Amino acid sequence: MYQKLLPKGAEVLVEQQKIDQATLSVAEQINREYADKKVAFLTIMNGGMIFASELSLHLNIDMEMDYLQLSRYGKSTTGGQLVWKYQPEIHMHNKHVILCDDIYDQGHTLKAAHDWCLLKGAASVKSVVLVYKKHDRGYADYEPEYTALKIDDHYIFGYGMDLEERLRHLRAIYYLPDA
Ligand SMILES: O=P(O)(O)OC[C@H]1O[C@H](OP(=O)(O)OP(=O)(O)O)[C@H](O)[C@@H]1O
Ligand SMILES: Nc1nc2[nH]cnc2c(=O)[nH]1
Repeated sequence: MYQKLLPKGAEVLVEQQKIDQATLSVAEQINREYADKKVAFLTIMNGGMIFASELSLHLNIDMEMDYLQLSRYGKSTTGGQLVWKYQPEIHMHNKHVILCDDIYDQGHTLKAAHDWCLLKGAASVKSVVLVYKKHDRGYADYEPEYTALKIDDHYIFGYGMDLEERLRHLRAIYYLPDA
């Protein structure tokens, strides 16, 4: 379907059906664990937008939705300085925050968001990611509590994730095997 958009050599890493199943499974865990809690569901933009939308449609919990924006990759495939682009004004006192992002790579983005929510008075902060990337490049001192999919160390795009800021809207997760 996306042949004219995809860069040469791009292949599907995770099909849409597998993403949907994994999203449903993680939603069921969250529904069980947050059944009696007041939740602030915060999407980390831009990458988290598609996964957060799909996941939230399966959530049957008492929650407000907002977003924050943090970036450390820009158009690059390697992470750099973390930049806050938007901090929400939502009140977090006595709320249980769920941070939702597309990918946990080295974990610096989620760790910064987690620490900031605690500083703002959240009762608890946990995070959910679509993809957890396995590698030996080193991780921040932080791990997401809920992970839908684990992948090997490829730079991936589609389903919210960019390739040079493009191709976020693809329905599957792609990669470039020769990159
Ligand atoms: O675990 P880390 O190594 O910190 O990387 C993960 C972060 O990288 C991407 O964001 P990016 O900085 O590319 O901004 P974007 O969401 O606007 O694409 C992604 O959406 C995660 O938020
Ligand atoms: N698009 C995209 N952003 C990332 N940020 C950290 N890892 C990745 C990745 O594999 N793809």
